[in-house]
Amino acid sequence: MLHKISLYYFSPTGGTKKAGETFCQEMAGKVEVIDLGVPKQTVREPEREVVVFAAPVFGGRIPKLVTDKIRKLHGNGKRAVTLAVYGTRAYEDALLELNRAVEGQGFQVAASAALIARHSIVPEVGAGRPDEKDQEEIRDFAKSVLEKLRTSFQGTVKVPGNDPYKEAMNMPATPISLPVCNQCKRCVSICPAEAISISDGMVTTDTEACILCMACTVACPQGARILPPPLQEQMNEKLGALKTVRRENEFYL
Ligand SMILES: Cc1cc2nc3c(=O)[nH]c(=O)nc-3n(C[C@H](O)[C@H](O)[C@H](O)COP(=O)(O)O)c2cc1C
Repeated sequence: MLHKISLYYFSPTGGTKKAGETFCQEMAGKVEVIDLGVPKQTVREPEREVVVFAAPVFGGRIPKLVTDKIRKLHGNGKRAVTLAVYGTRAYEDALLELNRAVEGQGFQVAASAALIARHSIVPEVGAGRPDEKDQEEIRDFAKSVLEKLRTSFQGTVKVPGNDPYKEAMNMPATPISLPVCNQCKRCVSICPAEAISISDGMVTTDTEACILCMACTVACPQGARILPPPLQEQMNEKLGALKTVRRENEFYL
């Protein structure tokens, strides 16, 4: 086990965080945790020699917010592990994009994984994941990574994905607020894209800025933030067939 490890993560609805923490707790006694979803932050450089990057998959890619923040870091040859967390459909070019972003900053990627969590738009897909079995697999992966870090490996790990990447998702929609909203401003403060504002008793969501990450829908204490019902219906239909599918985690060492 390492003494301490750094974990950079973005996890609007908690699945990526859970997977990332499970991995890091098996790797090290202490974890330095940096939440890339905190608005208006200056992303600090990693304290430790081994750095874990965990990001959710949006439309087969990594959210731009994550790659933009990674581009502010300096790897200086530090070793990295990347985790792309997705909702059973597919991770497509996301892991390759994450690895390229991390390598581009001078980190050496020792290992990667594509892990399953609950789908944040249709939560019945991958419900309950990462579950006990997933966590066991993630812990076994961490043990193998520790073993690899003991050797002086060269080069970086190979992961699937296409170049050029799939075009970035473009859904011109945002969650909406129901009348039960009591304007507590929780959504305003947690929105990683700073897309939500309240004035004159009205909650406004900036369509250009919103990345549809669903953080506000999970954080709202009143359950007042939801996707517009026609869009939710459309997503339920598109992903409905995946409700009975158990996709497996994939590990690259
Ligand atoms: C806007 C958006 C796009 C998504 N695109 C995909 C996708 O392309 N493939 C997939 O399997 N899951 C997709 N998901 C599901 C997330 O990758 C999955 O729920 C992930 O665990 C979310 O991370 P979090 O729980 O840390 O927020 C998408 C979710 C959102 C909100």
